[in-house]
Amino acid sequence: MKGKTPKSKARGRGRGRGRITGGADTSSSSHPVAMETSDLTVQLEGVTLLRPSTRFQKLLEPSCFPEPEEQQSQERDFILSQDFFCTPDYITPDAPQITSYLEFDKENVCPKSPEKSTVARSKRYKRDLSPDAPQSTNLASQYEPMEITLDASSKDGLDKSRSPMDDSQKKHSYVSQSAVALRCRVMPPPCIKNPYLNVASLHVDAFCDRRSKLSGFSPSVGGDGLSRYRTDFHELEQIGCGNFSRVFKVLKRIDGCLYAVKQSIKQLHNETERKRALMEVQALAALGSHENIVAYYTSWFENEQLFIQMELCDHSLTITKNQAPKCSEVLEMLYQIAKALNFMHERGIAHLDVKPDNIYAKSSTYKLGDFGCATLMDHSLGVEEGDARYMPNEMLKDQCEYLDKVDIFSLGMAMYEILKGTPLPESGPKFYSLREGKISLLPGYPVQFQNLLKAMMDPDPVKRPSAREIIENPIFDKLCPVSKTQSKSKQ
Ligand SMILES: Nc1ncnc2c1ncn2[C@@H]1O[C@H](COP(=O)(O)OP(=O)(O)OP(=O)(O)O)[C@@H](O)[C@H]1O
Ligand SMILES: [Mg+2]
Repeated sequence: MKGKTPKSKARGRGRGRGRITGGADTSSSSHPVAMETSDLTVQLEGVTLLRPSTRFQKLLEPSCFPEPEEQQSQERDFILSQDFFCTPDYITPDAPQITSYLEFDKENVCPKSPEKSTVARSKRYKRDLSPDAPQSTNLASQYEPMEITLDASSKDGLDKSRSPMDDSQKKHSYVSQSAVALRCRVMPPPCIKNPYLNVASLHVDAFCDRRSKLSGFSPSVGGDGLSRYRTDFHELEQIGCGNFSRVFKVLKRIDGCLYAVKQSIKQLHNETERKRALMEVQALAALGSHENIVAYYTSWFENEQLFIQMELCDHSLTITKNQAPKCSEVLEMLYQIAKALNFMHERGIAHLDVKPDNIYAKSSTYKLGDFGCATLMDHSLGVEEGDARYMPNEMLKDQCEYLDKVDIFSLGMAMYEILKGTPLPESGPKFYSLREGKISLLPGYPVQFQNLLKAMMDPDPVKRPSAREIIENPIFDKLCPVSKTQSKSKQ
């Protein structure tokens, strides 16, 4: 067992034991793979990024990478600078723009809330593209603040802070433009209502951060300066907590949509820890979009923690009650997660932490998440195994040749656990017998299905089916004909 304990995983995420090679993608873009080096240089303006590519990206864009000799010299110059991730100007419009659309109170330098009518006007401008048409440079006019239920006192507070000044006051305003810009940066903007979404169920006091700012509390300023998290998102509630991260349901102020933001619990003090943590987002970004993989949007470092903005799902499949689900449901889970694994394995990436906690349900779709242990199947990035309860023997013995088959074993174990409705053993004779292929019968479930699970949990990795073989198993023709037809048309 080599001291590996179930749950408290031996994996690093900051204390990686795997050999980490290649560069880190330091982009906060949601599609860093598609970004050329030259584009990065332009976007980053003055920020030195000596090696913008990753090993995961190499899978997709081999031409972007230097040849081995050149690579060697570049690896010495590898920079993963905190400065790169902390870009305090990311929301700061040019000073002239700010002054053009804000009005200031002598006491409180706060942006004036945009008027509803202005929004309508700006929409009309969009349609009128003639050269004579008036061009709006008014940033505020593009956004409509979310209509929210404010109590009387808070409304007063806001109105007061935004009371218009008369002309003479404006003329004699002593607030410098730089002070204005600074205040605007630390003041989170209001949440914008997204007209394409039905937000009736979203009872959010979108101005609460602004009010607390006015009353002297400054939630958008963290220990290390401005908080991108607080500025861009309105935190609604904590929805999950793992060994390494906390996950929050958030409302993104600018688009009015809900997301999940995962924050590392531990501060990542050194570059090795940050590089290790980044591998999760690099894998997600390199994989791109798949309906059964949780969608990744962007990531950044803040206060030495990694923040990852992702698609929000309903819940994970964590075993919480002694209740076995229907066979058809489990088949659906197995089929959909096998599709995610097939997609990853075909791109040379193994997950290595497949378990119910890391499978999320969103309506009737199941999505694989938590790519903190993901690695390249050719072993070039090192191996950090996930939760030992779901690991096959060869992984626990550090004799793992086929990393894709580790995922197959873990998926088999996860499905077995869900079917049983009771948590898997963490140690003891049962723990070992499961790894020797001694799996107890599951009464009431089709023999064909039980045989498939048994094959997935075979002690010999070579005998385990591949993800593709699983999704092609005829059992899914019989039990989930609709799902199978839908996914075939998308493949
Ligand atoms: N996109 C999401 N939508 C909804 N819930 C999520 C999402 N991402 C994570 N969660 C919840 O947060 C929990 C912890 O997230 P995650 O597994 O990514 O953290 P972790 O620290 O890497 O966990 P682990 O202990 O498995 O290493 C998940 O089990 C799940 O319940
Ligand atoms: Mg997890």
